Amino acid sequence: MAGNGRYLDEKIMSKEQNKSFRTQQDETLGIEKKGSVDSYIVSRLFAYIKPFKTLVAASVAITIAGSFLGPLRPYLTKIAIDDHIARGDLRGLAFISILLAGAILLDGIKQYITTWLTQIIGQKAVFNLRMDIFTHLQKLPARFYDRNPIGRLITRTTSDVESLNEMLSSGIITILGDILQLFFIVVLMVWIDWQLTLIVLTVLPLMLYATILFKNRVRVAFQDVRTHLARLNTFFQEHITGMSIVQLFNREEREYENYAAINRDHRDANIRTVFYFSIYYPLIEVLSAAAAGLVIWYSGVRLLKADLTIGVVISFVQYIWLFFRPLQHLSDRFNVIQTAIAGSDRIFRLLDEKEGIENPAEVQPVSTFREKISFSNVWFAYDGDNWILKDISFDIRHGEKVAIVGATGSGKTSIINILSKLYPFSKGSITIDDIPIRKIEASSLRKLVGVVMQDVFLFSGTIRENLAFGNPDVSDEALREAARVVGADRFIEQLPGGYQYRVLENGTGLSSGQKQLIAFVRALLYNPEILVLDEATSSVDTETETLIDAATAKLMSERTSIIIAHRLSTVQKADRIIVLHKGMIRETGNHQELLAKRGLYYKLYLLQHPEQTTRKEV
Ligand SMILES: Nc1ncnc2c1ncn2[C@@H]1O[C@H](COP(=O)(O)OP(=O)(O)OP(=O)(O)O)[C@@H](O)[C@H]1O
Repeated sequence: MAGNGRYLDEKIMSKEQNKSFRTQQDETLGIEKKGSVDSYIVSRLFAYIKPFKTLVAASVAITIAGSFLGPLRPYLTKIAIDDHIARGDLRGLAFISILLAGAILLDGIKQYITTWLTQIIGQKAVFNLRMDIFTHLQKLPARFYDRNPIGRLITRTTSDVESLNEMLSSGIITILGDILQLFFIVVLMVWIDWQLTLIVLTVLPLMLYATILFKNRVRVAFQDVRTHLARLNTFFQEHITGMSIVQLFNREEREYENYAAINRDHRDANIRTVFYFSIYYPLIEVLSAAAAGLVIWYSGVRLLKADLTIGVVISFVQYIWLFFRPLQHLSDRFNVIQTAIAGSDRIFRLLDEKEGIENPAEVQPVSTFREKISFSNVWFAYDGDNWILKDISFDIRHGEKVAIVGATGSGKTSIINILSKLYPFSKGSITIDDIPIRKIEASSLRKLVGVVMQDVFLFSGTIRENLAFGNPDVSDEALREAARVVGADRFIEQLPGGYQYRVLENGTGLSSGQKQLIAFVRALLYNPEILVLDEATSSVDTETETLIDAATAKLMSERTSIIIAHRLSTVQKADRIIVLHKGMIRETGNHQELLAKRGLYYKLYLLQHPEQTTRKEV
């Protein structure tokens, strides 16, 4: 228990910590004035509610118009008792009862309409927000994905967005209703008996103090819950994806422990929120009961003096419960709002992440490739000045087939990454027909330069959908013809359902050779002028190897091609081979020329084909 208490103390933000937390938020958001973060976020959120202003206006109007209905009930009860029951006026009683039933009915209708409207507003606004997040994510550069684990991004689009939905649907408008209801309750209580009202209000300062304390602590606890949830999601996602590695390396127990630690933090953070709620709610109940006790005691004294009617006492007891319920709701709703504001802060930070690497005003579309691709003195680093490519210069002429070879980590894939503008390079220039790629619109560049990645990624869906990924409008005939040209038709037709065979997530259920063939068909249908192919290193059986060889040749034919080559047959077919070593070009030439040089290429070749040492031609 003591340990738990210490833990709680550590986690509860002191005023100072709270200040520094908000300053951090300000800095991240580029806001200078402390404390203006919430209003900044609220104003941005407002943009998402604006399109539904008619619905919001209707909901606010109904909330305002109906807010007196609840408070009216105890007052009508008082009139029924004092003016009609006490005087034996049955007709008057019937009339008041009808009024009371009407008030209850209207209140129910009001609640139904406002709940419906606010839920619609919440869902519609959150739909748009999710779309904005997804659109933005599609524009973010590869560097962003290097830094942000998938689990964290999933948390943004699920729980953070959900917290916003909760605020929009049950937060702001309901708070307005609660405040108005409190106002009417106090007015009616004063109207009936101001002395009893004062007694009810005596517990208010204590209640407000408890609420503020509770609100601050729960806010911090909820932030903890979200942080741990993001970690939990990240861990889970990674381990599901890499489960076979976990199993192959017998890491089950170790990963169990790691998961248990993250899971424990998440559980403890949740328990802390529950802990505060479990103190707060009974406390409010006790205070409400104390107020009721005081009212009953004081009314008793006055009843004895015949200074008060029984109707007043009964209505006040009802008012006490009516009065404290919205107060309790208010603190709940402030929590919802605070959680949502913390969530929105993270969402807006994500939306503020700088998009791709180009400035639309500075780029132009390019649709053809006529002459040459040129790299001159290109330097590139993924971070800082940890140079991965150093002073790279080469030209590739139209129609040429160039192979890039080099040891693992020598920078081959990085060349593709900068050519297709996935990453910006630091120094030098890359041009296509003398136009710097910085000035070429990324989308048109990527239409011109089609990349087949080493690891083929397939989406869950049919084979057809995966083949037509870059060309969704392709006809069935063209699709089948492309599959035939690549030689993928035979295995596809043998799958249950053929082209309609449903690929599981990331192509599970297909062999790596089959996935490569699918990627080739995809590339053929995309039909880029410049083909960039990062050859897969995974070995396949001889039959598939022959198929892939033929398919590669088909893909490259009549097309400018840059191939990161791992297979001898590809290298031999290339017009020119660029040999990379530690980010620098060491040799260029064709297969025979490079072998004759007996330099780095020769060594690499021998490493891959040791049997050739004895051959004469080598
Ligand atoms: N996203 C990244 N962030 C930081 N460093 C990276 C990133 N991708 C690659 N690197 C580093 O850049 C270097 C070159 O990597 P690159 O993928 O270009 O090599 P490669 O020659 O294609 O290797 P392989 O043949 O193994 O695919 C490596 O040292 C690698 O660690």
